[in-house]
Amino acid sequence: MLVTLEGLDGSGKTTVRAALEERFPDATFTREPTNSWYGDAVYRSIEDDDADPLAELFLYTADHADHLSRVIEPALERGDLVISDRYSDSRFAYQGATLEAWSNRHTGGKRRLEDPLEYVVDVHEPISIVPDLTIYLDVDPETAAARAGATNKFERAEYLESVRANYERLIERDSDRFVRIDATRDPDDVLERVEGAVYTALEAE
Ligand SMILES: Nc1ncnc2c1ncn2[C@@H]1O[C@H](COP(=O)(O)OP(=O)(O)OP(=O)(O)O)[C@@H](O)[C@H]1O
Ligand SMILES: Cc1cn([C@H]2C[C@H](O)[C@@H](COP(=O)(O)O)O2)c(=O)[nH]c1=O
Repeated sequence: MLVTLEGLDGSGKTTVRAALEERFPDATFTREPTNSWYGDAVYRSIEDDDADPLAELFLYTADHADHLSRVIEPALERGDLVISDRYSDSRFAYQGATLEAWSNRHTGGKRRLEDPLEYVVDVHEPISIVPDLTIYLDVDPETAAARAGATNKFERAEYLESVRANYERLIERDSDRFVRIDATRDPDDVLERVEGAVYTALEAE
């Protein structure tokens, strides 16, 4: 079973993941961006304020393709519970937002991408694996940016506002897959709810 943790920067994914590692010691824990050289390239792009948004999408997607073949698929074939800190929905929400601004800048009378989020979803559709459960740690953009420390171009409340709107679109279209958890609550309370969602999904399997 593939479980993904999603949410804005600073929503608490790393905190939750650390606790889940203790609760599910036999599971395969992983993350995107990965620790491969593809992931290194992604981190270079994150640090580059002038990175081309389309090039950035495909860097993240290359990292995802490698992640699928090197980690996710073998672990699922072994029958592992796989828990990934960020996955495709991060691309749909974040690059959907970046490409929205990019599409507006390149008007010349016509937007380059009519619906950037759908474009990113379509890129993934033939190549990716849809998670069985996605836990969405829901936090407002101001809290997210403050918690994350606003250390890179993505960790600004204004940008995170449009990322959050994209997550809402994704939840609306795929409500059976997502479990929304209020991540402004006490960390122990958040963790209890996350564990509950994972156990419920495992029981239903
Ligand atoms: N429920 C919570 N309430 C208050 N603070 C929290 C909560 N969860 C996490 N934090 C704190 O917020 C900060 C960011 O948490 P964390 O690193 O887990 O988030 P993240 O989603 O992994 O962030 P990023 O996406 O930027 O890596 C940390 O200082 C953490 O201790
Ligand atoms: C996977 C993925 C990530 N991002 C963004 C979100 C964060 O700002 C950074 C790094 O992630 P971290 O969890 O904070 O280390 O990258 C993105 O824009 N698109 C993606 O697909």
